[in-house]
Amino acid sequence: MIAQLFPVTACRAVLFDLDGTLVDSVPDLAAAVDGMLRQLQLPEAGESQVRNWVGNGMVNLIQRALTGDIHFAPDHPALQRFDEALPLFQSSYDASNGQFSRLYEGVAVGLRALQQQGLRLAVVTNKPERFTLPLLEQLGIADCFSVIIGGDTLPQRKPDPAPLLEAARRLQVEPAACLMVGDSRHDIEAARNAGMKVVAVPYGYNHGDDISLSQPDQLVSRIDQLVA
Ligand SMILES: O=C(O)COP(=O)(O)O
Ligand SMILES: [Mg+2]
Repeated sequence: MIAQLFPVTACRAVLFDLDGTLVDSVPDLAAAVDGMLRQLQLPEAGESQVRNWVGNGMVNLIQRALTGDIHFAPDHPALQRFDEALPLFQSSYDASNGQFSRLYEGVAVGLRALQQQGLRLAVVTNKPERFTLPLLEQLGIADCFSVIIGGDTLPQRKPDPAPLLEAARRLQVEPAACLMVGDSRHDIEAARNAGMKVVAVPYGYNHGDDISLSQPDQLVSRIDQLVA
């Protein structure tokens, strides 16, 4: 698969999005969002809402939960409770992170096979660092990655290309030899802006939209298909 996208020797690193690509983490995120909303005495959101709100980082997720809207107005009065909500979300997510999250089928095998091919692997997620490493460790894949970039590692987040370029810099691989793999249009936009090829998975959380509309270079239905 990688050989179809690159001349055989040109791909040297693979950058992975986390939520919706490697891990089905929405059950834990929904538990955290609903825990926060309950403590604020607001109605719960539930898993299907939260599924559409994930992918732009923690601050956006909390703002969407407070307003009940993926496209909330920046002056929405519900946002006045953000400072109160943030620590409630964080402690709620500390408790739920990894509880129900599962690797998608083919992820563990696929990551090991890519490593065996000599590729360097990174995670580039919009999830804050504080929640990322414990989740990777609990799922038994932390050691697959030489570099982990979280949503708060840099001032910029995906779809800005900066986190992808920083991963490439830390891996010491030029961006043109990196492949990005993600589930959302923000992953595709970030990869394009970083000058990287991009593969998408159709099973994740693209804000409820079909990811093929964003025209990735390739779609794979399982991570182990990258090595087929
Ligand atoms: O928005 C988040 O918190 C995480 O999303 P990502 O791993 O898909 O970048
Ligand atoms: Mg994602």
